[in-house]
Amino acid sequence: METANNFLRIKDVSTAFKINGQYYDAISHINLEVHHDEILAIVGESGCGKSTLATTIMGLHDPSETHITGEIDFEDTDLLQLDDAGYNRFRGAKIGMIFQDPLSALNPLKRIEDQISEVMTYHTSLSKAAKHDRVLELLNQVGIVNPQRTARQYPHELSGGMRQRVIIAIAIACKPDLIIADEPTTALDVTIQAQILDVLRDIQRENHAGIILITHDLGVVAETADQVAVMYAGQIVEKGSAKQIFDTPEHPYTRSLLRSMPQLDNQQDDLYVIKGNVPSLQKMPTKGDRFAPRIPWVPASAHEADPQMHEVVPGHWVRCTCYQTFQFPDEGGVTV
Ligand SMILES: Nc1ncnc2c1ncn2[C@@H]1O[C@H](COP(=O)(O)OP(=O)(O)OP(=O)(O)O)[C@@H](O)[C@H]1O
Repeated sequence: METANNFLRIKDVSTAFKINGQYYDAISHINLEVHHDEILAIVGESGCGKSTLATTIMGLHDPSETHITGEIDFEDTDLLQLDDAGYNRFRGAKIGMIFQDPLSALNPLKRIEDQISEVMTYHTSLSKAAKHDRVLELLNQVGIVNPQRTARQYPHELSGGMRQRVIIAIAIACKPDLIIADEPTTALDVTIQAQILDVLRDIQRENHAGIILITHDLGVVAETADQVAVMYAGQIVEKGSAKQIFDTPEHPYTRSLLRSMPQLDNQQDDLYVIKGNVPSLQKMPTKGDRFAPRIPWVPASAHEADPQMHEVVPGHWVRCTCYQTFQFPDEGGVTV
């Protein structure tokens, strides 16, 4: 639904990679909106296309190896029409990106201050002194205890959690409207993870940014997201508010993901395991529900031939009508 503050609209976007001379879709017909003051989580197993979606929005694909269709409207510009120079005006300024591995995203040979200043030198006309002040302000904002000291240090002198805070400082240096965070806490231990998620939340509130948070971890989603899109095999299979997705999940894939999530009151060996794998791009089913092979007890007649998104209640969308009858085997779902 279109509202006044949806500043990012992804319309019917597909990205195909060239493999052995042929193009295969890694993401297919994605429709999503992101609003100011909102964290949209994109969740799904490894290989579902989450990172491809992020790098498509960021314009990070080589056009000779990739075929992208659709529209990505960001504040009145279709990002997919931009050339490299055009994209460079957005990346780092209006769109910030936080990657999973902070060490490879930082230059080992440069002090932290220089790395944070660099993005401001490129996108702003701030004086050296103003940039220095802003670096300290940013380090403070991301929860670095001694900004003066950290500003002078090199990446290898910092812990993983501090490096990730520095990456976030770089991403927000120019107060971007949109932040894309791809598995920002995966490499960190649980306590630090929670701190980094708090930092992201604070930033979203202070800067009124919209955040796309990509993760395979439903625990992270539950703690942070306002809206959730569940991806499977390159498609969105369910989207809605975090409350809708956690309280009334509908698509068999979402329900399987939630069942496989460790709970405090759940013994580890009770955990549900989703059998099978996400299909590779070359083996992607072209007809029927892509998740069907992993729920073989559901009769083929329960699936739509060409599964569409259905709005079950306002704002809550589910792909394929199979959700209407789906049950796990221990709930009475019958093997066929
Ligand atoms: N440059 C590429 N060329 C060919 N195939 C690719 C390329 N990048 C990704 N893929 C394939 O596209 C599919 C989606 O990958 P993607 O990395 O977007 O998934 P993901 O959900 O982000 O998984 P992960 O969490 O492991 O990164 C996978 O099958 C992957 O092998």
